[in-house]
Amino acid sequence: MNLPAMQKVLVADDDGINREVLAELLKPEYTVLLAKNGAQALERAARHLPDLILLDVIMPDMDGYEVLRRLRADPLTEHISVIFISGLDRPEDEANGLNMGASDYIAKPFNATVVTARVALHLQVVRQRRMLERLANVDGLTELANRRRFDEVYAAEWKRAQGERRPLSLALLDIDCFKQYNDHYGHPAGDRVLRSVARTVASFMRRPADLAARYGGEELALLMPDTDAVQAQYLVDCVCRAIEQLALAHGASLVKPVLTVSVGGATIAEFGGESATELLDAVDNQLYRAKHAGRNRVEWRQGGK
Ligand SMILES: Nc1nc2c(ncn2[C@@H]2O[C@H](COP(=O)(O)OP(=O)(O)OP(=O)(O)O)[C@@H](O)[C@H]2O)c(=O)[nH]1
Repeated sequence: MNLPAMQKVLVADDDGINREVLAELLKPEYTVLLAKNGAQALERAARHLPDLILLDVIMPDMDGYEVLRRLRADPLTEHISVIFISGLDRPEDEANGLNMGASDYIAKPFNATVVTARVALHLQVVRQRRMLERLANVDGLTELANRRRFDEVYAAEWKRAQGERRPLSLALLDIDCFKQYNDHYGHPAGDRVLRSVARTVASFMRRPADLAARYGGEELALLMPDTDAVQAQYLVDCVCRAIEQLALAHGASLVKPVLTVSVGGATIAEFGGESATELLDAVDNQLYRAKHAGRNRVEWRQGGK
């Protein structure tokens, strides 16, 4: 079993001694990253996506309040928890920090035990939030993104592709004769092959923006941003071949003695006429065609829209 990765804490303070003290305090339990000014804090936050930032309020050039404001304005870093560590110890300073969206406020000079306890508490909250996010977004059987997550990412990628005038490819993959598989081998065996198929699909979705999702029952969606029709069809052909090569026996298939899949796909290269829902419908039509042409094949809409 893999050990869970250590949580990451970024310490941003212009005072070298403070940075060192905090780093020594946290190093035994967490991966500690350091920043000596606001700009560095923002850059490290975006690059490493820490679980928590201990942020000094008073720093030259860019103070902690401004760093927090910029973190919250960037979708990449907006959810990172921040604890202010500040020499300003008036109640209104503390209230101001919390009102800006900090999780906590610790006045300097800080007490080491209190800092460690508060950091542990906030990181526990972060862990719980991640778990809830996972429950909300991940399909329990296949461990792929669930339908809710797919809908969300599809809408966002559609907007991005449209804005940047980049192609967007989408495919729906459906296991062939899965009803017969369940009838022949039993539902638990059906679950197992569905998981194997999902794992194989996911192993081909390698670019950071690619998404494999469970679209419904035994139907998986493959969302491939910034991927043209030629690249997407090549990738999907590889997926189908890899699934067939798993050589999962399917004695009741009307196609082959091993498990196969059918795929429908389409690429949108020019935006204007077609909506995201229409692209999905087009992909669904292609899947229907693949099934009706005998299954175990990929049908891709020809002539990009
Ligand atoms: N084991 C298992 N079966 C599922 C799951 N979700 C959907 N199914 C089954 O998938 C089958 C889909 O059947 P159909 O839609 O008739 O499709 P099919 O038998 O694959 O036929 P074609 O798609 O035409 O090749 C149904 O029997 C569902 O019960 C699941 O999570 N686990």
